[in-house]
Amino acid sequence: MTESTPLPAIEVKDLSFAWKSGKTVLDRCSLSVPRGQFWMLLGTNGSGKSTLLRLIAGLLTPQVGTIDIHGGLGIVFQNPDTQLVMPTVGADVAFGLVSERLTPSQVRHRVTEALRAVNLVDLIRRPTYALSGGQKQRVAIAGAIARQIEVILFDEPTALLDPDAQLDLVAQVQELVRSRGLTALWVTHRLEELDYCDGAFLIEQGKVVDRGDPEPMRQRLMQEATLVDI
Ligand SMILES: Nc1ncnc2c1ncn2[C@@H]1O[C@H](COP(=O)(O)OP(=O)(O)OP(=O)(O)O)[C@@H](O)[C@H]1O
Repeated sequence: MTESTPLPAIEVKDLSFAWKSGKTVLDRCSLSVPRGQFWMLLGTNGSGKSTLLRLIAGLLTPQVGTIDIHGGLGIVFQNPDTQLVMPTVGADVAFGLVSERLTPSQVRHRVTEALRAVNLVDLIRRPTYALSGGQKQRVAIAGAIARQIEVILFDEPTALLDPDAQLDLVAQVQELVRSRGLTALWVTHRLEELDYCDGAFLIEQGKVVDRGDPEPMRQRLMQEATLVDI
């Protein structure tokens, strides 16, 4: 970290978490994602990446440690079918705005602007069942943008996408982070996605064991036989 590193948007300090069964998943785990940057979280199967994301999102409560988030927070999950709730694209993006006291024209403006940001404005009336997996993920991202969320967590959002849609989605998120000053933390197994991020964390046995520039991390992981399954 240099002196010019922006303040953190996500700051996790000494987080420990065990399931009721007693299985410890995180053991004094710490990480910090600078504002306006795109960071990825890597680790072998079962290393605790999804659990960490759910703790950051407030869906689970840690036994020990602190989590500070600067700004509103949204999460995009692996399976887009579990998070689109309305029959059409426009209605789904608008659904997240119901708790805000907006006029119909403000809602229309927010929805259109958010869909434009993910290049889906032409599909505003399309039934959500008639979207590809990548388009569904972009609708979920548009929902967060419409709510003017600043921090987005992504839990393996490309796991169910084909390779073209996978790279389109990660490139889109890179562009949104740059153009809108969002902060993103993205869990992945796919090393080729590291090309698009500003930095990466490697989690092993419940701790962040490496962090920094993505390219050296990718080189190292590709050489380490034990981490081939990442
Ligand atoms: N609801 C749950 N109850 C009990 N144990 C769980 C639960 N969810 C996950 N676990 C366990 O917690 C550990 C960490 O799981 P987690 O899903 O966070 O790992 P991950 O790094 O995201 O794995 P993957 O890459 O396979 O998605 C695993 O051993 C898993 O079996």
